[in-house]
Amino acid sequence: MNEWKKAERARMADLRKGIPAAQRAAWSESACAHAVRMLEECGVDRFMAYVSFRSELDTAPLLEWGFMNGKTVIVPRCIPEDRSMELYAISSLDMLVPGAYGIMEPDPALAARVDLARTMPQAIVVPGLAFDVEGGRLGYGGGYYDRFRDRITMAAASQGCPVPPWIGLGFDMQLVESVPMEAHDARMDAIVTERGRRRITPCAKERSGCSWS
Ligand SMILES: Nc1nc2c(c(=O)[nH]1)N(C=O)[C@@H](CNc1ccc(C(=O)N[C@@H](CCC(=O)O)C(=O)O)cc1)CN2
Ligand SMILES: Nc1ncnc2c1ncn2[C@@H]1O[C@H](COP(=O)(O)OP(=O)(O)OP(=O)(O)O)[C@@H](O)[C@H]1O
Repeated sequence: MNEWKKAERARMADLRKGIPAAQRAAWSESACAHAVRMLEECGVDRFMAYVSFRSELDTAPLLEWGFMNGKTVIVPRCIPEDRSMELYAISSLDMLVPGAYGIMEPDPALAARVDLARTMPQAIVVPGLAFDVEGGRLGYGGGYYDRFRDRITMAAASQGCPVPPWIGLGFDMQLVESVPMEAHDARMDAIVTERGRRRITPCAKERSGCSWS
């Protein structure tokens, strides 16, 4: 499994790297527009999203929509020591500074720390190297989002609120037939690409009580 994951990570990273810059920008705009529509339909006023690095889909249009529309935009900061993520609310991309792995992250001096016990995001937009139609996801192998999934599940349970839907956001070419999943791997409730919403699990609908189709 680990060898397969390693090879698949390298293959998918290469594929993504091959997307020309203009194409990447256009696809990123379209995918973010689909994500925005989804968040709007769900009446979301606070959401968590990733800040793109390397050749990832550029989430800036999604974050900017949040800033412009008075949403609470929550982004993570990686703590490599224990592979956890701290959350901060930002109101501008200027509040980001380079962090672990070269990923832009909130500057703790500028951004407000988010405590899940008080501010539960209503949706979580997740990065990935590959996704499959069952909501399977292949990440970079740090287990950051898998650990975060455990944390948010516990925080939600202790508040008696539903776990927010997990939305994988990536390019259509990142969709693969199947990502073998291990017990700890977090599954997506929806996958959004430049071609639209690719998959929504029925349970996400029930949990969030919103009208995704
Ligand atoms: N934008 C964004 N943020 C994210 C993620 C992501 O995929 N995208 N991650 C989602 O998971 C986590 C970061 N995970 C990462 C894990 C490893 C490496 C990395 O550079 N790995 C080396 C190989 C390390 C090794 O095997 O020794 C490499 O790829 O060269 C980068 C990010 C959390 N934040
Ligand atoms: N909930 C968890 N608690 C502790 N360790 C975990 C957890 N989830 C995953 N791990 C560990 O993290 C490592 C990476 O897991 P995996 O290969 O699934 O990462 P990934 O999903 O690709 O990474 P990421 O979430 O950062 O994108 C594995 O060694 C795994 O055992």
